[in-house]
Amino acid sequence: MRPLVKICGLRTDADLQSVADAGAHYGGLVFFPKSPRAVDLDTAAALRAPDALKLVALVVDADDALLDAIIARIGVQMLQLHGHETPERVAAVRQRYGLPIMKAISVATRDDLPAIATYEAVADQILLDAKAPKGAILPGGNGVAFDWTLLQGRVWSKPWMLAGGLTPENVAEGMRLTGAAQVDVSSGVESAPGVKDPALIRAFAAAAGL
Ligand SMILES: O=C(O)c1ccccc1NCC(=O)[C@H](O)[C@H](O)COP(=O)(O)O
Repeated sequence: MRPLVKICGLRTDADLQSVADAGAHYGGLVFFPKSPRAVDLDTAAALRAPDALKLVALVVDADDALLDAIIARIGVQMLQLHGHETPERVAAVRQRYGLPIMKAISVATRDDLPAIATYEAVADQILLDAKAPKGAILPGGNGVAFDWTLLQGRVWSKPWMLAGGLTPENVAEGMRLTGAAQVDVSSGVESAPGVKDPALIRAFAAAAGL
């Protein structure tokens, strides 16, 4: 089956077009002001996504006011919750907006894996990302990978996406080792923090099997 690719941290119409041209399925918009990839509501609302691209709004412990504004102003097809949202909060957000929810789970060691089943019970998708390095400002988008062998042999009850430190060079190996059918990347397709590189996006999508 054709893999699904998500390119996260898009800020311009040109970014969106490059991602769609590369055949990626999802484009992520980061609503986290401290990120070099952050978009504000006005910028995001003015973006024009190609029809084929599904927009994912990425938020970190967002309150209802921010989520209400995103839903009201931007045509997003999925919400990515990338903070410390509890299972109850995930369920409440899903119920309130009626959109698919992807819950990010940070992984460093085997001890982080039980959270997967907990969130599979309430979310539509799981995104497995590397735990942020100590002192990092961002909870994701740090270009750090985790030990992919931790996921080997796992039986999944929901669709899931592999993320964290993926690049055009290592994405095929990550998919092979984990069996991931969906992959997500941000810094691995940038020429500078927050600046997406169309050639790297194409290379990543091709290496992922698109
Ligand atoms: O990308 C960010 O700046 C970001 C900020 C705050 C929370 C999450 C963020 N990114 C989450 C993503 O979905 C990234 O694509 C994922 O963490 C992988 O990033 P990278 O390791 O840079 O490929």
